[in-house]
Order: sequence, then C-alpha cells, then structure tokens
Amino acid sequence: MTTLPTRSSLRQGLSVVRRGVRDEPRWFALAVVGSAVYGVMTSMTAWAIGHVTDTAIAPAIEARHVTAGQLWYIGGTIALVVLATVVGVVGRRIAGGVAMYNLGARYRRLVTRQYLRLPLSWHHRHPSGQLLSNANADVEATWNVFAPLPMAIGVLVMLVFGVVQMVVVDPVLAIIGLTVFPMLFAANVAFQRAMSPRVTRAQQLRADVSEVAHESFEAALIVKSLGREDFETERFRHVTNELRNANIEVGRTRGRFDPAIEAIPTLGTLAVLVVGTMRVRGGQLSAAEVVQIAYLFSITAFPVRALGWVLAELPRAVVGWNRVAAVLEAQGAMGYGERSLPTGAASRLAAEGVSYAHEVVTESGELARNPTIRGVTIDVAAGSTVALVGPTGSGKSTLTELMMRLVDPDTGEVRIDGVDLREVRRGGVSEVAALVAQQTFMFDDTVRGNITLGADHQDDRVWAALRVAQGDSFVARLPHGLDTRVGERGGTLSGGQRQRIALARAVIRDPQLLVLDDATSAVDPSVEQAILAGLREASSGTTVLVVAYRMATILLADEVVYVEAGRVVDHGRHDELMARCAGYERLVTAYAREAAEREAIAADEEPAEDEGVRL
Ligand SMILES: Nc1ncnc2c1ncn2[C@@H]1O[C@H](COP(=O)(O)OP(=O)(O)OP(=O)(O)O)[C@@H](O)[C@H]1O
Repeated sequence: MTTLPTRSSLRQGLSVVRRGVRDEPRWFALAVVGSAVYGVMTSMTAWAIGHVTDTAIAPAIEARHVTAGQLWYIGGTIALVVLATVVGVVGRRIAGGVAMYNLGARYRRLVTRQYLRLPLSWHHRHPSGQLLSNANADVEATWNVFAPLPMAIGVLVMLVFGVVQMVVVDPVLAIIGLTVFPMLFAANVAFQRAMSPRVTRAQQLRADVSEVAHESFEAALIVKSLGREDFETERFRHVTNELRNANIEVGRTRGRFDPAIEAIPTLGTLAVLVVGTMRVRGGQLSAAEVVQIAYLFSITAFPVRALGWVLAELPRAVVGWNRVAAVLEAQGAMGYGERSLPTGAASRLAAEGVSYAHEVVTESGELARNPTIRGVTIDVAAGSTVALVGPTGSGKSTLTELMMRLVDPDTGEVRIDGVDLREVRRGGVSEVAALVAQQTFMFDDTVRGNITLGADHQDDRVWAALRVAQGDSFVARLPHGLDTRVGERGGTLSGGQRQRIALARAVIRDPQLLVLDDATSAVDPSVEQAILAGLREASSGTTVLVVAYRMATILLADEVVYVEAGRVVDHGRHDELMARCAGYERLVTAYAREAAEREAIAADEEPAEDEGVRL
C-alpha cells in the first residue's frame, strides 16, 4: 500500500499521467484549456468585484443614490465574468470526463483482449476474482486521477494569476498571499498524507466485502446444506465491521483537517482586512483594492483542494497501473502460424512424444513445474472413435487441452492431419475441432443462444444437433422451447440437460474432430450410449476422442488408449487390453461393478422423473 507520493511514486504517478495524456491528447488539452479559463476567470471575479466597487458601488454609496446605469454595469460585468467561468468549468468537466472514461474503456479493452491472448496456463495461475479486479477496479484506480487533474492545473493558473494581481494591487498584501497560499498547499499535502492510507485501506476492504459476499453466494448450496450459515454470517460481519471502522476513520481524519484547511483562507482574508484597512487609512490603498484581495482569498479556498485530490489519487494510480501493466506485459501469449487445416473429411489426430508440465505456485510464491504428461504418443485414425481411459489425475483432461491447443506441449508435437497445431493460423483449430469439457458452462441466454453461440444457424439445424445430443425431447417440453432462457450458468436446467446442450453446441459446428472430456457424466448410461451411437451415425465425417469412465462408452470405441500418471501404458481394442493390461483390467472392472450396482439400485427405485439427472 502506497501512501502520499514519495519521490519515486510521484515520478511513477507522473509517468502514468503522461501515458494517459499521450493516449487522450485532444480531450485532455481541451480540459486544460477549460480549466485555465476557469482559473483566470476565478481571479478575474475578484478583480471584477474590486473594479465595480471602485467605479460603481463606492460612488453610489457616496452619492447615497444608485442609478440604473450603475446597476446594469455592476450586473453586466459580474455576469460576463461568471459566464466565462461557467464555460470554463463545463468545458473542463466534459472534456476531462471524456478523457477519463475513454482511458478506462481503452484499457479495459486492452486488458480483456490480453486475457484472450494469454494461454490457459496463465489463466490457471490467476483467480477469476483477480482478473475481474484488473479489468475493472484497477483500471479505474489508474485513471481516476484524470478527474481532478484538469482542475488542479486550473488552480495553478488561478494561483499564479492571483499572486500577480496581488503584487500589482499592493506588494504588502501580496506578502500575505505568498504566505497563505503555500500554507494552504502544505495543509493539503498533510491532509492527503493522512487520508491516503486510510482511503486505500477502505477501498481494499470494500473489495474484501464483495469477495466474501461473492464467495458466500456462490457456495450457497454448501453453506446451507452443511449448516454453515452462522459461520458465514460471522465472516461477513467481521469484514463489514472492519469496513465500517475504516470509513469512520476516514471521516474522522477529514473532520480533523477540514476546519483547519477552511480556516487558512479565512485567516488570510482577516489579515488582508486588518492590514488593508490600515493601508487604506494611510492612503496607500483604496477600499476597492482591499475588497478585491479579500475576495480573492475567499474564492481560492475550495478549488485549491484539487491539488490535494491529485496528490491523493497518484499513489492509487500507481498501484492500479502496476496491476494493469502486469497483465498487459504478461508473456506467453500463443503464437500462431499461417496454415489452415484441411476441411471436408474427418481429421486424423496424432500426438508424438508429447510432454507437458503444469506451472504451479509454491507456498513460497515461486513458480514450479508439475510434470503431468510424459512422452505421450497417440494416433487417432480419421473417422474412428477412441476412448481415453485412466485413473483420476492420470492426465486425461490435460491431454484433451493439448489436442485442442489450449496449451502447447513442452516437447513433442500435436498434429491434425499432419499439421503441427503451432503452425495453424489463429482460430484454425476451433474451425475443425470441438471440445466438450468436463465442466459445462451455460450463458444466461436462451437454449438456442447457448447452442449457436451467436452463429447464424437455422432452427432445424439446432434441433438436429439436439437430436444427436439426445436433448430434443426435453427442450421441446420447455415452456418456450428453444427460446427458453436457461438462467445464470444454466441454473434452471439439470446437470444432464446442461451437458446435452453443451454437446449440441459442439455438434452443430459439424466438427471433423470432437473431443469429449467426461461430457456425458450426468446423463444416464443408456442416454449416453444413444448419444455416442448417434454421433457415429450422424457424423461419419467426425473423429471422436472420448474420455471414458463407463464400460458402455468404452465398448463403443474402436480403440482404447490407457494412460497412467501421464504416460500411455497400452492401447488397442478393449478385449486385447483386458487380456494383457492389468491396470486397465482393474479399472474397467471397477467401472463395470459400479455400473452394475447403480443399475441394481435403480431397479429397486421408482424411475427418475428427470432422465437428465445422473442416477
Ligand atoms: N491447472 C492446473 N495446475 C496445476 N496442476 C494441474 C492443473 N490441472 C491439472 N493439474 C494436475 O495435473 C494432473 C492431471 O490432471 P488431469 O485433470 O489432466 O487428470 P484427469 O486424468 O483428467 O483426472 P480426472 O479423471 O480426475 O478428471 C493432476 O495431478 C492434477 O493435479
């Protein structure tokens, strides 16, 4: 946590400001012009008050009579100056706001684009809460300084102009100004020095509160079913209490400084009146000149605080920018080649000598490699169905990620139709291959939207894909069919229904290679069999690689690849492996036993109403 700018954080803060000015030069320049007009006009207000006092008010008081001309003159002069001030303020606010919001939008886009570029391995290491905060709160913290910055520049102009006015009017009164303004500045610096850590802490706590709330809502099922409501309530109470205390501390600090900062210009005004009256008596100064300078003090009291606001925002801007820059400068974005994959027929998929280690963050915060895939060679013939079988944690999902080029192997090559995936152009792999992952994700959209993902498919194609995925009958029964909204993350659907929509989403793309990672775990075995059989029939032009956990799935495959601890232990037909591979035999026998038990239990129970939920 940085407090008020130290020399180096001031330098860093100014470099953030420079970057913003470089990115939004026109709007920033306009805001500064508006602000300068405002600064000059604010000082001119004092001059105008002095001037009309001298030329109209004092003569009227002396004559004990005010003419209409005098009144028009007073009103007109003041109105002109005020109008120019208003134009300056409006210009500054609009242009400054546009600059700030443009910067926010630009850097949000840059950050999210970079997220899409960065490989899955980078995403594995960064929690989604942090990514959200980088794209949102950190970008905002970086550019918030642009809100007070133009005004602070205007204040500098105003102060210079004000001091010049004082020197011109009366050098003795100017000495008061030259004492009061630096005092005001120093008081602002002290104020911001005290405020900055407190405000930053309150902001951090605000993020903590939403993080705890977010986690509690996400885990509502666990919290309720395991009776942890009191624990969660206490956790939330603790963090909200801390936030309350932090906010009270912010208020207290403000309360301590505000009267002092408000008092300084008032004391200045008093000093001007005392010294000024004496000098008027001595004939060295007119009453109008005293009014002019006294007024100058009273109107500078508020805007001068903008300098403090900028100083307070700079440390936050530096912290925000460092976090944003860490994303923008993150290395490891995947490179792409120029080649396209052949289309029009089922793809042949091959991995040769592929090894891959996940990057993990150790307890000491260092990056370490966790070897997951070791020298894997697989050949999946075009049009065939291959089952990938292996115990938990043996690397099956990681292999599917490698096959889809979600990650690149550390050594070896993954090829589709003989083309190394690293040579394929951006988007080329997903044009021919589709993955249905272990965890299905549903957008808060209609069934149709979740299947087409915005592509232009006719409804009959959507229904055809649903038929293959064995999802047509349940969708037909939904209140609005394809137009039914599925809710956040598909919350209104059962697990099996979600999986079938995810399958249809892949099928509608007519993939030449379909990779299913435990994609049918939540549908019952007979439906799963129908899905896989349907896939074979409907898409003779598709090669299927399926991570299989059920005997029935395995039996549908032309070939089985058995992996253990990231290595291919054996491959061949199911009966061959049963005969010669002890590990495979044990695992598959266990699957078969589990399936038999499940069937026995199911036979004793009423048929489940929702065929989509795993029994
Ligand atoms: N993001 C990750 N970061 C670090 N290690 C990971 C990551 N994902 C997986 N691993 C590790 O890689 C190994 C293989 O995981 P993987 O998910 O590929 O296995 P799997 O065979 O698909 O398991 P399951 O059958 O349980 O789904 C495991 O030891 C796991 O701990």
